[in-house]
Amino acid sequence: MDQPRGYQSGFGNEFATEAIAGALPAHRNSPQRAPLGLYAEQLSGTAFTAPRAHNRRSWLYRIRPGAMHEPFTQIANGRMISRFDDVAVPPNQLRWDPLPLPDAPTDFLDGWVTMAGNAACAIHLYAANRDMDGRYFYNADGELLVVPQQGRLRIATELGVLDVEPQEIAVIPRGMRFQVALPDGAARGYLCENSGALLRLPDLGPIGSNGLANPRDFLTPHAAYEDLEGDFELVAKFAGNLWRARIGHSPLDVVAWHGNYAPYKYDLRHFNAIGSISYDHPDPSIFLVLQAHSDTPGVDTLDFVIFPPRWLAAEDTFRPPWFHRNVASEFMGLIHGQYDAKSAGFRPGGASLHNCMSGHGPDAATFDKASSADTTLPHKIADTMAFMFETRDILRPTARALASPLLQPAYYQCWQGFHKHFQEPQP
Ligand SMILES: O=C(O)Cc1cc(O)ccc1O
Ligand SMILES: [Fe+2]
Repeated sequence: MDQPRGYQSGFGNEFATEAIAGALPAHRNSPQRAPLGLYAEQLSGTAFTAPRAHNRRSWLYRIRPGAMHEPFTQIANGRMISRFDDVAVPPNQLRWDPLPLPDAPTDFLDGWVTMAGNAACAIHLYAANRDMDGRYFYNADGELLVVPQQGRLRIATELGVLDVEPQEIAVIPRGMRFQVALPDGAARGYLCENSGALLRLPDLGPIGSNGLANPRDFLTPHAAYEDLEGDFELVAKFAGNLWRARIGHSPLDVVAWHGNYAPYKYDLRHFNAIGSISYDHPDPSIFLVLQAHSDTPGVDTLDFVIFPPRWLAAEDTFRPPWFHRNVASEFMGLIHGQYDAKSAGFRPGGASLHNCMSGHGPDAATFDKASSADTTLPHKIADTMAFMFETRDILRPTARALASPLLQPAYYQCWQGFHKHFQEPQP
C-alpha cells in the first residue's frame, strides 16, 4: 500500500480511480482481456435490478479473482453474537461503563463485543491493541458503520485506505475485504452492522438543498493495492458465524476500480447542525447523519444521529432533551466530552440503551439546572460528541451485555430524585 493516499469526495458518487495509469478499461467493464493482465470482477451491493437511484455496484480490476482462496471452515465466534432471540428483553433503562482496553493481544476483529441487535442491525463495541496481521475480513451480513471513540484506525480495504480518527466515522460496504491497523497502538469504539437498506443521506425537506451532513464531506479512497504473497487468512462473517479460509495472497489487490459501491468516511465535526431559534427543543431527527430506509416511508430500520457542539438559543424553553418515551429504540454512545442530558455516569466510551417505550430523558440534576437556567441568552454546548443508533425494532441486548460488570445497576436512580411540585389550585 505504498501508493499516495487521498480521497475522492461525494456521497454515493460514480467514482473511477486507478493506482496505475491505464489499469481501468475505458468505456466497458469486462473487455476480453483487462488491462495490465488484471482480472475484472463486479461487486454488487444491491440487487442487479434495483432502481437506478438505489443501485450500487463497483467494478474491480485485481491481480487475482476474489474466488481464489481455499474452502472456509467455521471458527469460534468469540464475543460476537448474531442471534438476539434467546434473551427476555427487560424494559429497563440500561447503561454501561466503557469497555476496558484489552490486556491480551487483541486485534480489531477479536475485539468485538456484541451488545444488542435486531433483525436489521447488530451493535457491537470494539477494543483492540494490535494490528490485524496476516488476516483479512469481510462481512456478508451487512455493511459496517465504524464509530471510533479512542485511537485511530487505518482501514485498508480492497478499494483503498481509510484513515479514521475519533469524531470521524467510516462505512465499509457489505462483502468488502479489509484489514485494520491501529496507528496509536490501541483503539476502542462502536460498530453497527446494518443488514437493512444501505445507509443514505436523509432528504432535507423544508431545510432546503444544504445542511446536516453535506455530501461533499464524504470521502472515498483512491485505488491502492498490495501485491503480496504469503500464508494468509481470510475471515468471513457469514449468516451470523465466523469462517476462515487460507489464502495465498493479499485480497487487497485491486489496482483500479470504478463504481458507486465503495467505503467512505465522514468527519462528524463537519455536520451542519440545525436547531430552534425561537422556542422548544426539536426532535433529534434534526441531527440525522445517515439512515437506512424500511419499506414504510419515514420509518427507518436504522438512523445514525449525532449530538454535536452547537448553540442553544430557544427562549422560555427547557433546553436539554425532554422526558420521553419513543416507539423507536435508542442505543447511545459518547465519543467525546459530556452529553447534555446527563450530568454524570454517561462516560466517553460508555453506552446506554433506552428501548421501545422505556421512559428516559434528563437526569434529576440536569432537570434542576435547566429548569432554572437563564434562557434569554444563547448557550454554547461545546466540546462534545454523542451519537445514537435508533432502530424501528426493539434492540435486544445480549446475555453478555446484561450480565456484564460494566452494566450500571444504579442507572435508574438518576431519575429517582424528582420532587413532587404539583399543587392543586386552591378554590
Ligand atoms: O434520549 C436521548 O438522550 C436522545 C434524544 C435526544 C433529544 O434531544 C431528543 C430525543 C432523544 O431521544
Ligand atoms: Fe431518547
